[in-house]
Amino acid sequence: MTVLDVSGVAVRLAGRQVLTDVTLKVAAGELVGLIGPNGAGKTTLLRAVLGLLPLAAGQIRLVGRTPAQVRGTVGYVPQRHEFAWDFPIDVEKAVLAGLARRIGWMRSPGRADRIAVAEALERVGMAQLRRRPIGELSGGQRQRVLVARALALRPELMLLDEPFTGLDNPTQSLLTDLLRQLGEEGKAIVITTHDLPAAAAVCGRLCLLNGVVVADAPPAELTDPDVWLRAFGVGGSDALSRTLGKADAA
Ligand SMILES: Nc1ncnc2c1ncn2[C@@H]1O[C@H](COP(=O)(O)OP(=O)(O)OP(=O)(O)O)[C@@H](O)[C@H]1O
Repeated sequence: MTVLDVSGVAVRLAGRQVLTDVTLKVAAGELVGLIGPNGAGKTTLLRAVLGLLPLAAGQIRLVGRTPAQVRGTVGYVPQRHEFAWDFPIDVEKAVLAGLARRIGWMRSPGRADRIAVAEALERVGMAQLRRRPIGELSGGQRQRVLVARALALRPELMLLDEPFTGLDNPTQSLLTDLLRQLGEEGKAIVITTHDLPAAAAVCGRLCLLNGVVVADAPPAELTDPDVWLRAFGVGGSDALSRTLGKADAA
């Protein structure tokens, strides 16, 4: 089943064309890595899927519905620096706040909401730290909190913006294992990252983006140097080939 269907999408920001004719389909259980250089439009594409940006052309559907119709139900993990870590709340409240749109701003969370939060914190290994003020968390712990916020929604689609940046190995392993499990549970997942080894390890498909979709294929099939040249302005090196699991590739 196709969960995310991006078709012929163009986005203009401040009069500049940032995305042109972008088509991307993500099925339930698929993990797709959105890869591209700085300024390629990766975050812009995620924001368009969230319904935060108007489309200049094309359409986006999430299981047949528009982004506006599913607002607040997509599990979005923003880049860590985008979150207000100086807000005086603890970990549990920060995750609960992620459910605010679903609960309703003026209503109290119910038992099901609290269970969803507890389960999400358990899955990211943060249950013990649930009373810790978010301002006192390390970078890796913050990343776990952001993932828990998305998980607590129990979404069909998760969008993670640069989740691997600045993580130590244990936290990165926890996150990659969790993403694989979520894929096995049938979630559709899109990750933007500059960490090519992590993306190749966890993603079944890589979508190379540079304003347009340059390529969209399983990591091991992306061995054509010309594709990388068009996406990044650099050739496919031996190191790149090894990363993608083709050490013997030309
Ligand atoms: N609000 C905005 N107004 C005008 N231009 C914008 C806006 N947001 C982003 N852009 C521009 O759109 C382009 C794509 O930005 P975007 O953040 O989507 O890239 P990215 O691929 O996520 O980059 P990075 O890897 O550096 O995070 C950039 O040239 C950026 O300057």
